[in-house]
Amino acid sequence: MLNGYGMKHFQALIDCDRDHGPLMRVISSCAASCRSVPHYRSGGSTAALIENLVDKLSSRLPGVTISRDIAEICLDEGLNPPLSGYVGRLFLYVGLTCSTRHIPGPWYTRFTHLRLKRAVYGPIVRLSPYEVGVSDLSAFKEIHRIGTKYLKSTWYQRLANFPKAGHDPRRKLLSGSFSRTYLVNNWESIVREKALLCVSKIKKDAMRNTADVYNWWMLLASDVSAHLAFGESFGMLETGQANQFIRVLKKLTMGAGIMVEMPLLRLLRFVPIPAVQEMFNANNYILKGAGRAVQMARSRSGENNIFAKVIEDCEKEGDGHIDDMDVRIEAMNVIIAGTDTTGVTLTYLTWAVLQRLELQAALEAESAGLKDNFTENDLINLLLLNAVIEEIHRLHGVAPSSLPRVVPPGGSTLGGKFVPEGTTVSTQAYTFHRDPSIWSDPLTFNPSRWIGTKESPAEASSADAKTAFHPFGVGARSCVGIQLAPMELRYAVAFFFRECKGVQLARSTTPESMAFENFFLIAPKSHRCEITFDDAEE
Ligand code: HEM
Repeated sequence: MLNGYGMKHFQALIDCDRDHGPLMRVISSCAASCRSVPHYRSGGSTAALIENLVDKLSSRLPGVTISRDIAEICLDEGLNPPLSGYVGRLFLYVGLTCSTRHIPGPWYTRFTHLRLKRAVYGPIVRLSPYEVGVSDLSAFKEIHRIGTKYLKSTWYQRLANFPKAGHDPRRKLLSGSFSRTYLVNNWESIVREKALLCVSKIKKDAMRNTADVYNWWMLLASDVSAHLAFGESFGMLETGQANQFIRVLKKLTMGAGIMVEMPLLRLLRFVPIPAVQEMFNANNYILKGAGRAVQMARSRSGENNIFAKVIEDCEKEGDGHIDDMDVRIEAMNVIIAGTDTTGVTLTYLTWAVLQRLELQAALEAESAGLKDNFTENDLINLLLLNAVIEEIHRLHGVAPSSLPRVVPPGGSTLGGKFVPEGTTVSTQAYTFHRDPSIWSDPLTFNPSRWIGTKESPAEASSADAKTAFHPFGVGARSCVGIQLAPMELRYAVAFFFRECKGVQLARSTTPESMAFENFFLIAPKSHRCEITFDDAEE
């Protein structure tokens, strides 16, 4: 039975000053009599049960307003101890006392973060007792603006080793190594060389039979990230296979993705099956392997990695401190954050374009117009190529899920609703990138919305579209790879449409195989995307 603090809240909720004991006895007996109806015991409709309970409670508690939400809360009360009594009490306590209970949302989000069904509750909606979803554009701006007080939630640390709040000096140091100028001067030739090698491998496979671009684009992205992080190539594009380090790192990331959403599955780490152990316990192996990044960064001889500059800047400016463990962790982060993101983006881009013959021909013609030794500076001037990349980020953005932030002390009013301090507020690119008040025909893949003329500016250049579009996150805590990723994408797309003219989707690549799964980052469900030059495949 509920008592104490939780009970007071419950009484306030139903606006009832009756004593705790008699009140709970009424609730328990009504709930028990409803549950005992044979129709319910045989799995009948819960809606009918709730209606029944509303009627019963209303007649036994005259003058007290009993809503369906209240009846649902009461339903479990009085169930037999020990288990349901304990769980019921816990749930009731959380549901009745949570600080977000005044915010609209499905009733069960007062108790749990499980997303059970979709519903429309407006732009500020309760997702769980401690989390609120935000799809209001001005609230989004407020949460993510430069200098924001809304810090990344601890969810990120559970997902990967993304740095904690208050890591600004380190982030500042990393930014130097990932700035466009530094990348163009030091890493462009490596990105170019790897993109060309990757496309030549795709072409070879597609000419022989089929090429799985998902596999090749992922290898390209991990090879680039690993080369930057370690200062030496892992040679995965050469062998066509991810090496042991990357395989384990991926399993580790998958394990983290599962555990962050379903913490109880942490128990799986004790299951004595090697594959499961690898998924949940590989931290040590990975951190040890990442020691190579430290060695290369500190050696100051041979090929540099990205951290050599970070360490140098750190010593030069005396600004922040980066130790060996930081380098290991950042090296892992660069590989984790830089692989699936770029690989999946290229996969969906290939898929989207190859379904549209006219667009494919236009991209082939644009890329063919480049001089042989084209550079990043030539690529940024290609209108169609860049429009296609932006449109893929909009419609098939690889990170469409919640970017959770924590409401600062004092709480704040977002979209007209007060949200208490400490609440997690989540904004999603998925919603903003499909908002019909910003994008015309938002579910259609239409690169031309990014291309304007003097007379008619591009749809994507409107103020709202500029605010809403954020494939790399937004503000001070956005993606570190925001300059590197576009460089990789542009080179890969340009080489692909120059070298693979007339290539087609293979029969195995279908809307079903490309439907996406979403574990923070999306990926095609089939984890494949095959293309071919073979007409017989048609
Ligand atoms: C198409 C490619 C990519 C997309 C769409 C993308 C998107 C994102 C997004 C949405 C975030 C989260 C931002 C937030 O929570 O506000 C993020 C964070 C991050 N990304 Fe990327 N990313 C891409 C490629 C890369 C690459 C190539 C790297 C390699 C350096 C990288 C490194 C990172 C890191 C280190 C973070 C964490 C930043 C922090 O917490 O301060 N990303 N990325």
